[in-house]
Amino acid sequence: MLRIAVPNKGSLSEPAVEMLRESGYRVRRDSKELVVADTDNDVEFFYLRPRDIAVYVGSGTVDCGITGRDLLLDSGSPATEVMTLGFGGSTFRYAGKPGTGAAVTDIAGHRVATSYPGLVEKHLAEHGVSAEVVRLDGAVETAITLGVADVIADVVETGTTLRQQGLEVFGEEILRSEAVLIARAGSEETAGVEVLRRRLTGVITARHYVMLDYDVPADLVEAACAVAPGLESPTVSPLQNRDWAAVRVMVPRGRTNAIMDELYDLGARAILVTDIAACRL
Ligand SMILES: Nc1ncnc2c1ncn2[C@@H]1O[C@H](COP(=O)(O)OP(=O)(O)OP(=O)(O)O)[C@@H](O)[C@H]1O
Ligand SMILES: O=P(O)(O)OC[C@H]1O[C@H](OP(=O)(O)OP(=O)(O)O)[C@H](O)[C@@H]1O
Ligand SMILES: [Mg+2]
Repeated sequence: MLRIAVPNKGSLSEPAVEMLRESGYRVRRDSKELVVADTDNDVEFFYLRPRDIAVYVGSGTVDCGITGRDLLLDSGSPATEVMTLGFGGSTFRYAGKPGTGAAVTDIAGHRVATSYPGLVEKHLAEHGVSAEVVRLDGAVETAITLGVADVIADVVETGTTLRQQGLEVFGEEILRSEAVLIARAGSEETAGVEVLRRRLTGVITARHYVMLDYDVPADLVEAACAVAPGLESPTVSPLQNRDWAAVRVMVPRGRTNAIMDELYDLGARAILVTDIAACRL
C-alpha cells in the first residue's frame, strides 16, 4: 500500500486535500482525521505537519508527500522534488526597518529571526556572512519591534504582514517556493507514485485549460485552427450543412476570451467553453 503524507494544517493543507480529491482519492472528512485508508486505490494518507513531511519522506517511513519547497530545503532531509503542484506560491526574503540594509552582506553582525534556520544559515554561509540566527516558531515580523532581532527572514506572499509591521524586504530573493510532491532521494519511482504523479498532472492540466467548441465555415477551418492550434491538433467534424465544420480544441484558460474574440471576428459562431474535470494527455 502506497503511503502518502499530506499537510494537516496551514496554507498548504486545503489546496493539497482538494487536489487529491480531484485526483480521485479518498480524503479526510474532518480535520481531526489523521490517517485515511483509501483501499480502492491501495493508498494510505497520513495527515502530518507540513514541516515534518520532508523528515518522514526522507526517512522512508512514507513513500512520498506534499510540502513546500522552502520546508523541504530547511529540513535538510534526503528527499527530492518529484513535481511542482502549482499552489502555495511564496517568496522567502530578508526584511527589516527601512534603511536596515540593501544586500545580504549588510546582515553581518546582526541578529536574524526566522522559523527557517536551516535555510537562512545556509544562505548566509553561501554569502560568507556571519550573523546570529534566532529561531522562532512564527509571527517573526514582531521580533524586531520586540527587540530580539534586527532582521527577519520569512515567507512573503502578498507583503501585507510586513507592511503592517513597518518592515521592508531587502537583498535578493532567498528562494521562490511552492507546493511540491517529494520522494526519498535516490529512490526508484514505484508504480503507485507514478499513478499519483499522472493523476496530479491531469488535475493541473485540467485547471490550466478549457475545452472550446465552435462552428466555422469549412473554408475557414485552417485559419481558425491557426488561432487555436490546441496541444496536438484540433478535432474537426463535419456538420449536416457541409459548408460548415465543428471544431473542438483545448485552449489555455487565461486566453479563452481573447481566442473567442478572434474566432468570432474570423466568422466562427456558437463558440462554447466548458471546464475540463480531469485529463490524461
Ligand atoms: N501566506 C503564506 N504564509 C505562510 N506560508 C505560506 C503562505 N503561502 C504559502 N505558504 C507556504 O506554506 C508552507 C508553510 O506552511 P505551515 O503550515 O508551516 O505554515 P502556515 O501556512 O504559516 O500555517 P500556520 O502558521 O498557521 O501553522 C511553506 O511552504 C510556505 O511557503
Ligand atoms: O505576505 P503575506 O501575504 O502577509 O503572508 C506572509 C505571512 O503569512 C505567514 O504567517 P502566518 O499567518 O502563517 O503566521 P505565522 O507567522 O505565525 O506562521 C508568514 O509567516 C508571513 O508572516
Ligand atoms: Mg505560518
